[in-house]
Amino acid sequence: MRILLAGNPNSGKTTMFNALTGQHAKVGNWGGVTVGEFQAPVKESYSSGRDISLVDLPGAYSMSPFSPEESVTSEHIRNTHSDVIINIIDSTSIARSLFFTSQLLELGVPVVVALNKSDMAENEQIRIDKGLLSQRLGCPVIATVSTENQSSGLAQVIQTAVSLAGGHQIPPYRQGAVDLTNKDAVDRADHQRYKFVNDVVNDVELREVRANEKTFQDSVDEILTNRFIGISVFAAIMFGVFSISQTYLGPYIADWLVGWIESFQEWVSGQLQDSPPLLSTVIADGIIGGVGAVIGFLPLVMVMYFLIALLEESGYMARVSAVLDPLFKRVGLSGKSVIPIVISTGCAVPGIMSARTIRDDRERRATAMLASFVPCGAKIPVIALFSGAFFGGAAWVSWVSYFLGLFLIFSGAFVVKMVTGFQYRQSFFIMEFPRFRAPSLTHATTSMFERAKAYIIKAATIILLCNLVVHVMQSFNWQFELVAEEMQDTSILASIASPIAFLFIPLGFGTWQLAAAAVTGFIAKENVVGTIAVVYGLTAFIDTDELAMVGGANDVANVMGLTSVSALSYLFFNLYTPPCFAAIGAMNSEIRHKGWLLSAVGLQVSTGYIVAFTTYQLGSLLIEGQLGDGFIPGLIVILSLVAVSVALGQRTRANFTRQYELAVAPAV
Ligand SMILES: Nc1nc2c(ncn2[C@@H]2O[C@H](COP(=O)(O)OP(=O)(O)OP(=O)(O)O)[C@@H](O)[C@H]2O)c(=O)[nH]1
Ligand SMILES: [Mg+2]
Repeated sequence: MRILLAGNPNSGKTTMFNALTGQHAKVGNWGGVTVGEFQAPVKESYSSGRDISLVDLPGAYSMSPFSPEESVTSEHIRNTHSDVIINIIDSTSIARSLFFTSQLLELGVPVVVALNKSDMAENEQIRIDKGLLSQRLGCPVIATVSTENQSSGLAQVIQTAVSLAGGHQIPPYRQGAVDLTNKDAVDRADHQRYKFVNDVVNDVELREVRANEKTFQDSVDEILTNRFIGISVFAAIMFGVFSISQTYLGPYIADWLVGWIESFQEWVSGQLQDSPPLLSTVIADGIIGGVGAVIGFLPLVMVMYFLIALLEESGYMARVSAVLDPLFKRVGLSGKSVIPIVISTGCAVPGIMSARTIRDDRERRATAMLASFVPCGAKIPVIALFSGAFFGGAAWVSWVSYFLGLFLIFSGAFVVKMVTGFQYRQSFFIMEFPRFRAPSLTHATTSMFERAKAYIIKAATIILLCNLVVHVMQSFNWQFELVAEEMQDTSILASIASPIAFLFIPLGFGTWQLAAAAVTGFIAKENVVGTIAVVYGLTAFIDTDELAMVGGANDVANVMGLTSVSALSYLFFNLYTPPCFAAIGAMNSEIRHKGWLLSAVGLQVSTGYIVAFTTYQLGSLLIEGQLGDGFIPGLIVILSLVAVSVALGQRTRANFTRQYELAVAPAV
């Protein structure tokens, strides 16, 4: 049997889906969290042995889709057979929800209404006459609370749904045929439906607090969406997230984890004493060293995941979208781009996916290609390594990386706007403010462990494989003979990476080791740290005593042979070039256009190159009084990039002019 969960955005569909199936699909306190359909079997404890599959859909306000994720819902409901629909309604706002409900009831599929968030309705002294509502809608109505620690009503919903399958319900409201191409007719039909909904709401709902009374939340919102205060609060919150995860709590926990990893590595080396040296170095250095270096940073990443989960649950995301909207509009984006950017702070893949709720193609594509400029969890190890090795673990490195990322999103959006030429188009920004709520610590903890699991799995698969390949390529030459320690430059890795390193001379890091690490970093960013650990034979990076680098920061810095200026340039290059294969895959699905995708990758590579070049050359000039190596060739590369985008922009403008002339021609 197939049961569908459908309802308005943010009504709690995914929360109920997770509770009924035991899945961990993404939940957040704003509309538009779910952007695709998910299916899973209902847990044994709820299904009592029956084979029930449950489908979670993106939220929708109506069967006529407004945004891409809403069309996923209406198309699914229209085109896929389901036995029963569970219509989830937010009990605190039934007036808005019943429009969609009345449409669902017309489909001929049995519906059971779940009055979800009934705990919140109770707190807000909203009373709903369930019996009367059920009578007026002609379908069962059950009060539910889906949040896990206090779930109630869920078993009854499933039982009722099962008992309805194959049955027949009479819709309380029938629209009749409407000519969808006639806007007035559609408006009239919608108006009629609203009238029906309002009548029902007036009969069944009793509110102690009228909707037009100003509440405490409204006053908080007024402050948070004030231009200046709002932006400062956002900056302060992100600063807090970074400081706590990367300067205070994170490294504190990482400290003992790294101790464990080091002891483990020593123990394994001891066990392998009598085995062939190649095998023992591959296992101890290539596998445990490289993977351990990445895992060592896990606590920093976990603390950040936890804090982001709290933010996602609180209801703050919609407010920060509203406050940044006017700013983003200036560069051709809108407040809708904010959520993808904040989510990308955890991981760019879900961040880019959440851009799907942006209706305008150009804006959605621009958001998908730019969101990954903010440093994600996988970039944290790279930031922490460089800030520790070259800048005494200074906190400014991480927040400068973040705010520079935001700045690059702005300038990137500006370039996209210039190249695509939609200068005068503005999109509307509509986003409902969900109620603020105290985020659930259990939820944040589960979410943190889920993401940590994914991080560990990645380290144990992709990262491990890359480290292994790097280790082997570094140990052998093209004749497949082992290369001696001082002959490293003849290895397979060195010969492949050296020509690439040549391109990096104007950026201040033209060695094959760093080039190899940057290239493996395109596959997954954690590889930068893993590969550096392997090629330089370094192990765990965070010291057990001082939270600085193992064997002293200077050692790591010396081994890499970078000045602090070129180290910063290398860090920025890794942060602002394409983040990983997975993110490019996600970009591909949201951009849905070959030319745009190619330009997106081109823009990312160019941005990383330009930022690194500027950092290195300007830094050298300021600190050493002279420009760095390769200034002229680097400048030529950059000027060519600028010339290409200006030319593209001009071509677009010429096209527009031509189109405009064609448009006015008949009148002449
Ligand atoms: N108090 C309370 N909160 C709930 C309940 N159900 C869900 N929530 C919260 O409501 C918010 C939205 O939940 P989701 O499950 O993501 O909502 P959704 O309907 O899937 O939203 P979209 O995917 O955006 O359409 C989250 O913060 C949940 O924790 C409930 O019964 N009571
Ligand atoms: Mg959802």
